[in-house]
Amino acid sequence: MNAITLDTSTSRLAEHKAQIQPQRRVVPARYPARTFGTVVAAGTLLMIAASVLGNPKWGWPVFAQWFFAEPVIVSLGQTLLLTALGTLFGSLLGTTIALARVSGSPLLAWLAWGYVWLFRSIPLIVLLLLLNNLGYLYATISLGVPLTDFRFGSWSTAALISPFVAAVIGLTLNQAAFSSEIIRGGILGVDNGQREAAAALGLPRRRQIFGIVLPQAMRSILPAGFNEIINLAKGTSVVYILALPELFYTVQVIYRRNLEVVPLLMVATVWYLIILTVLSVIQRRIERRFSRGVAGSQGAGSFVRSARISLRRIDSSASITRMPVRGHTLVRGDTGSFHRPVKGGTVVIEGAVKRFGDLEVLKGVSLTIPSGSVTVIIGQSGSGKSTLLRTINHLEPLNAGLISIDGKLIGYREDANILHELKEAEVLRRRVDVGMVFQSFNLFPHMTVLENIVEAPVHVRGRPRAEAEADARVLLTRVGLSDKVDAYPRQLSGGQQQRVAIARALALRPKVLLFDEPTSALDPELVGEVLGVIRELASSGTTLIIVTHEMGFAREVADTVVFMDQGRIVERGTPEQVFSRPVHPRTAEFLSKVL
Ligand SMILES: Nc1ncnc2c1ncn2[C@@H]1O[C@H](COP(=O)(O)OP(=O)(O)OP(=O)(O)O)[C@@H](O)[C@H]1O
Repeated sequence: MNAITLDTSTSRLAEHKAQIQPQRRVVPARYPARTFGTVVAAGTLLMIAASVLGNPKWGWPVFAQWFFAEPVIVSLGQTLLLTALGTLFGSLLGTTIALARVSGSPLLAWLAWGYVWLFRSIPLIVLLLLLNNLGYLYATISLGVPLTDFRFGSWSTAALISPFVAAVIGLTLNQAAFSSEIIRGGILGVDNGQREAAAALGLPRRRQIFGIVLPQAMRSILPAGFNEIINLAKGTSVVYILALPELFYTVQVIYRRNLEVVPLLMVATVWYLIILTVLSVIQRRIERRFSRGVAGSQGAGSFVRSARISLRRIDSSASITRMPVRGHTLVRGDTGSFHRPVKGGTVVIEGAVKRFGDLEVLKGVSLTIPSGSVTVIIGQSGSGKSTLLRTINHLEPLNAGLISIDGKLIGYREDANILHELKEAEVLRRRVDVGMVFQSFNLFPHMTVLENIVEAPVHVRGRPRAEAEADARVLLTRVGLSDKVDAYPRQLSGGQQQRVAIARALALRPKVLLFDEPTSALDPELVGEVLGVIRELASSGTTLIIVTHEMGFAREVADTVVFMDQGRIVERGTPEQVFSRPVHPRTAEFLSKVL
């Protein structure tokens, strides 16, 4: 009993000691130079404010009298209207010119280049004066068929091109020349893999440009583009030479009458400051909108929230089972869709020849790949494996030979032994039978995982979004990523991104699925999870063609192993034959190096 009493009193003593011990204090680090700088800056600001407000020559009462005066407000409206119209028409024309420049048509690219060269060279003031004097050059403007007398109509130039119209046209032409280069820079900045992935999914050209490329390009277009708009807002003052009552012109008229130069210049300055502040706020908002999927953006925050919600939904679902697959977990819902059978396609390659300039990369490759089989292509770097894969879905057109899927050509229509090259839209439509998974994933970074997967079913197959989303969730479950529905690609590991890319390719239910070194961009510990998914797919009925350097995986999963060397297939057979009893000396030499 005594011992217990002693123990209790000892612990009380320790508690008491802890209570009377002084609390630790944190002293923030001191930065004397920073403090000094802040004091100097504050002092300078105070001095400027005192001098501006205290010096009667600034004429603040006159400023206050004119700031909201009717002529000033009306001319401000004119400035805003010119800025808005110049921005709108200039951006539309600039986008058209930028797209023409990258269109691949030499004539369009040349015309676009000429436009930019001309209108960037002509000073705006000269352009405005020329447009204002167009009536001197052409008394009337007619619209008709060239080299004939047929006319739709004829109008007096002076009546048609008022100073306001001349100002809008001049500002538009000038703005388009500069903004087209900014837009072109943004488009060129988007990784080529994005265009390839969109094309491989069969997305229509319009959707490729406006859904995939331009939204990504906007991130680099916006800061420079807003600089141009701000320059335009200030640059509208140059239209004073057309005697247009915009803000600066009106202020000049007033101070010439009342001689209060400084206060009226301040009226214009403060209004310009307000316009630019509003534009800056708009810029921030638009930039935030286009920063979806970028690390640290608002999109990221909303991802974390929604990912948590998705996780909770999954954890509370009793119908989900987890299946271990070498190094990761595949999650299967009770839809039973894990092995949903798909009708595979038979791929026939006949004498495929592909050249890049003088380099012949494929030298008459012939190969038949049966429906539902798994073919693994191996070979040395540069032997033409990826090129062969890319010719199957016509990402690379052949120079000679043919490739068909279930007897159907992707890039051509055969008519009495004549091959007619198909238009791009038709090629894109036919390409949906062939899914492709790229080495560097090529997920669309501005879209969530779910949006990436439903993109092609909605825009290529025309399926209702809700239906496509329901299927996408099943596919994500199938690749073990049902908790990443609302994540952006940047928020996933490489292995997870590649699994999403596989789900995206599967969403079109392709007959043939091409894998171009699907694991070579992954850390070794992430390779297993992607191979696990492909292994599961091997029994799904889809024809799989895989280019890989993973020899162990090739041996395990392939029905047929194809060995390529210098643009030719030199050996093919079962994994057992090729890996254990290679016939060709090049195969034996290659395997002795890699195994
Ligand atoms: N667009 C292209 N323009 C010019 N040459 C190209 C192009 N694409 C590929 N090549 C060339 O074709 C050859 C075969 O390239 P390919 O990518 O098909 O080889 P690979 O066997 O897949 O190599 P790796 O295993 O290193 O990916 C290489 O010499 C490559 O430089």
